[in-house]
Amino acid sequence: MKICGIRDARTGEAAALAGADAIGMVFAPGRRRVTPEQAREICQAIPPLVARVGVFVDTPAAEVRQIAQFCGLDLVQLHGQESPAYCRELGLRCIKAIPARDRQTLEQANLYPVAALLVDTYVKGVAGGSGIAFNWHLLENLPLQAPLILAGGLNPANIGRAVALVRPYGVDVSSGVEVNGEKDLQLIKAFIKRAREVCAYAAG
Ligand SMILES: O=C(O)c1ccccc1NCC(=O)[C@H](O)[C@H](O)COP(=O)(O)O
Repeated sequence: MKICGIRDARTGEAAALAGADAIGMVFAPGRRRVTPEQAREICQAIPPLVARVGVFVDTPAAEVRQIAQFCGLDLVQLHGQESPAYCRELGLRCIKAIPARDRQTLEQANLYPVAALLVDTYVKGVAGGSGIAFNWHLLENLPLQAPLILAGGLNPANIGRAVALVRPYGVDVSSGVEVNGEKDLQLIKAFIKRAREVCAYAAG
């Protein structure tokens, strides 16, 4: 599971030690944005087997590469209008965010040559981190060719139902583990615990 929108090294390390598989840092404009220097500090604080993910929206490829190298990112997550060709030519492991707008949008996700597809809520004018869930039934019988990461309005209370229904490869959360706009370690722990419980149940 991925905890996104981490803005300081202490919280990043604590989330990783609580069991997160990946830590996300947002480079796109908004209240969760971090500078490359802040992100580099977070990346250095995270244990070696936890993935460092940079979140970008329609950033020129050269800039993404430069930031990825400077910070030591393992993957980049793209939340804009980036094309399949952009992903192919970037030369970095990509997660493409796909808005859960309609079935056609979701089916076209298979054009992307990526490590994973992150399906997130469609909210007009909002690139990500909305805190709003979508109708998970949209994903029923969807033949995706890359591992599915479910995102959008997940929290400790609904993650069980979400995983039981969608059975994604992974899950991503940001708003659902925040209190007053700040990451809350108790909520992060509760989210990870519940996600692990339901994943073990689904697998076994
Ligand atoms: O979180 C942001 O501020 C953000 C801004 C612009 C693009 C993407 C952004 N977040 C991407 C994420 O990975 C979020 O975790 C994902 O959209 C789910 O967010 P939430 O619904 O708040 O759990």
